[in-house]
Amino acid sequence: MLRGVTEVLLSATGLGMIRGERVLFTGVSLSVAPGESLVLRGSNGAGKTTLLRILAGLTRPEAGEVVRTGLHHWFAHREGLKPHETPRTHLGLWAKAWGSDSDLDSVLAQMGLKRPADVPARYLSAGQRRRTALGRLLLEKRPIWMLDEPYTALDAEGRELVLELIEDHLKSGGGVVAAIHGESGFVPTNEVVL
Ligand SMILES: Nc1ncnc2c1ncn2[C@@H]1O[C@H](COP(=O)(O)OP(=O)(O)OP(=O)(O)O)[C@@H](O)[C@H]1O
Repeated sequence: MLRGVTEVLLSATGLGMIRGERVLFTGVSLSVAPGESLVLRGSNGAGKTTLLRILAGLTRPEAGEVVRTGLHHWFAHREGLKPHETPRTHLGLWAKAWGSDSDLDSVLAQMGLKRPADVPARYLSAGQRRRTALGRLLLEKRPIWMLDEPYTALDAEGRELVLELIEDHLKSGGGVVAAIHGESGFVPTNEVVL
């Protein structure tokens, strides 16, 4: 279905990428409209992270173009927490950078981080670090979420939490692009298999 530009949050046409001696993908076109989700599939090394980085504007494709019509949240493999940062100082820093008026204590509670709120990242568990990074999604409403393996290291409750965040975001007219191995927990609007 053809959509008007204003109805699309993110679109890409004819994306191609080379890494080393290998053509990772060619001719990748996609679009994400409000309320839509796109799941990227493919084996290890297929190029999912690379495609996400291109969609986020972090890596330049060898071919094709990407159009984003709004701001996006980027959630990657590496959480971006410095060893001395605590969940509270990390989220506080981003809240300040974005001019967010979100209540930090509520965000920490929602992410299940009340107890370790003041523990430096070097002592946090892998799941607690992921929860901290995911808390950034709640600090500012941004139409596009780009998530690289959002469930990694999370327990069942954490997975449920992320799923709820994704579903709420989609219901409120946001769009999601996620690289996910295994069960996504939701029925994506579209899938791209690399
Ligand atoms: N900066 C880079 N320079 C050279 N090769 C790279 C670079 N980044 C990624 N690659 C290579 O590109 C390929 C795709 O990597 P990518 O991380 O996109 O795969 P992926 O599908 O996300 O894999 P996984 O499921 O393991 O996370 C890999 O072979 C990787 O080694």
